[in-house]
Amino acid sequence: MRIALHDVEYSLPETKLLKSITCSFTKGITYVVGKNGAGKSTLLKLLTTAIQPVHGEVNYTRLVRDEQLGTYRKKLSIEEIRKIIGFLPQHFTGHSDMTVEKYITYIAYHKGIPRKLVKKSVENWLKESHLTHVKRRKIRHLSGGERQKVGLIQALINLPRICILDEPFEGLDIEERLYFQRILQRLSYHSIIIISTHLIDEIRQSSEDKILYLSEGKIAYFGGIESLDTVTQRLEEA
Ligand SMILES: Nc1ncnc2c1ncn2[C@@H]1O[C@H](COP(=O)(O)OP(=O)(O)OP(=O)(O)O)[C@@H](O)[C@H]1O
Repeated sequence: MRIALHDVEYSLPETKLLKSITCSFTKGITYVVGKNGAGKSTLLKLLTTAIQPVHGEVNYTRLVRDEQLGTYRKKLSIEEIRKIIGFLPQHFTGHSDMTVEKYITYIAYHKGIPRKLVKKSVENWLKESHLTHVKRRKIRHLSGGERQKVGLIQALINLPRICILDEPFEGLDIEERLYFQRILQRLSYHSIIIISTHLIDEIRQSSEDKILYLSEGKIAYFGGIESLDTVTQRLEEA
């Protein structure tokens, strides 16, 4: 899988929020960092296809092997893309009048988990993320951290090929953060994972991960995490 952006621009009537964005994402974890208002959430929404660029292109392709045509990149349709994306928005609310268990079960069916595996899968996610004791509580009565975990589960439950998470670790304690980070790390061997964060300390020091540093809607840096210190310094000085 590959997501390739070419000269992408996104604007509202008065302001340009994203400017000349050219980059591509393949399997692995990319952290999108930048100051408040840099355009991180806007870029993530664009990658989910929720909003469209006013200029430039976003292409989703996967390698296909064909006996006659050989190996080529097949462009995915918007329906195909939406089926393989797991998304956690910045302010996740879910279906606030549903109980945690009902909501996650509904999501599991919706995302194609085989019927006979749904109950076990839901039980397991709730147990591992310490939500079993609130499974009969309505989502609107959860604490911020509990709601965030429900949001993460709905994004990850079918281990999607593209996973886009906006500030996913907000409100989680260290143990829970590590639990979800381990899942994301395993998933990153097969999937494109894009995580926005303003908490630089949350970023694991792994030579395989990448950083996309956005500044005023433009890419200021896109590369290996080994330059994290330089990026942090630039963030602090800016
Ligand atoms: N619907 C909107 N109407 C007007 N301005 C908007 C709208 N959506 C976003 N913006 C502005 O666009 C800029 C980028 O917003 P965005 O939410 O993408 O930034 P961000 O990097 O995710 O910020 P934060 O870290 O604070 O979440 C901000 O200045 C924001 O105020």
